[in-house]
Amino acid sequence: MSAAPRDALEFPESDRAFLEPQLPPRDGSTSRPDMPFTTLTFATSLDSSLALSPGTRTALSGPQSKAMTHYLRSRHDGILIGVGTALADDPGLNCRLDGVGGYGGEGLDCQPRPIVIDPTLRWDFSDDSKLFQLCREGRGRGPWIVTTVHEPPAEKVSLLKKYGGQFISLNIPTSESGTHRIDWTQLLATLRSNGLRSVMIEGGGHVINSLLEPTYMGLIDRVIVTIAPTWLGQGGVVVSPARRFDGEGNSMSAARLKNVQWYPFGEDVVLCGQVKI
Ligand SMILES: NC(=O)c1ccc[n+]([C@@H]2O[C@H](COP(=O)([O-])OP(=O)(O)OC[C@H]3O[C@@H](n4cnc5c(N)ncnc54)[C@H](O)[C@@H]3O)[C@@H](O)[C@H]2O)c1
Ligand SMILES: Nc1nc(=O)c(N)c(NC[C@H](O)[C@H](O)[C@H](O)COP(=O)(O)O)[nH]1
Repeated sequence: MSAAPRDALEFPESDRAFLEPQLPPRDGSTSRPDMPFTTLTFATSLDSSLALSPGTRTALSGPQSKAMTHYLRSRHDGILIGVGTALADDPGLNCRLDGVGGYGGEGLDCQPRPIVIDPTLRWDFSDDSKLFQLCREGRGRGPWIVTTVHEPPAEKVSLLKKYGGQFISLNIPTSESGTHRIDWTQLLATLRSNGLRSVMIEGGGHVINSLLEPTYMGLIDRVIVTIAPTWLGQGGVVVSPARRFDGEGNSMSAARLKNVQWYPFGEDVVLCGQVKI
């Protein structure tokens, strides 16, 4: 048992009950055996911004909803972000909740597996990256990096291996504009076949907007959004999925939630729901 650092987060038992119906079942069961339970979760401003600009990290959650996010991390096997977020944030992608592995708990108990979508290997991680510092301290797991590159540089492969991480190479077709578009069905099935029974997807904007496309939104089991009482203003990283059209070419809303619950948390409100298909 390791000592919990003084800055370990507390999420009181009394706040946990309301979240239970929104979380992956504790027995690891899923509605589709070949897919992980998938939670889309992020913090947003009143003008649907995740951050002031793509390259910056912007604190939106207050202390209570931040602790809630770390509780969510403790209840998922994996936590997924895009490379834009890795570059902007130098993230830890671990769970800093009092009582989990590295924060008072045994080994790496309840520490999620970090997953970074990096089609062309833009993230130049090193031993000094925060995520690897946490691995060295026994406070987090080595990341899985999902890429289209079939032979990643040997030094990156061995750095990942040292911390129990790996590259996962997927065949992602390149579009005419030279960008890669992940097939979320293929990716999530691959994560399931690698042993992950639940995954929380945290962002950033490209990741969320692409997952909310009609082809993929049915893969999302739950949406949990922290809304902070602030407007970030124009030029931010915005959650705004592509518009849908009905059979006659009329505009429809891009996506809507059903079975919605709202929970006030300090100055924030947390919205939970399921995507209406
Ligand atoms: N408020 C929050 O909860 C929150 C959460 C996560 C990130 N952020 C912020 O969001 C910003 C980053 O967002 P972003 O949109 O620039 O980057 P992102 O994290 O969505 O990463 C974008 C990159 O990931 C890859 N990618 C994403 N979706 C893909 C897909 N469907 N197919 C193939 N590749 C894909 C591509 O390489 C793309 O360039 C940062 O400022 C970060 O701090 C905020
Ligand atoms: N819940 C939440 N509230 C926020 O105010 C905020 N800025 C994020 N942002 C999420 C974030 O951008 C990525 O998921 C990280 O990159 C994770 O990094 P950490 O593990 O926290 O170091 N998330």
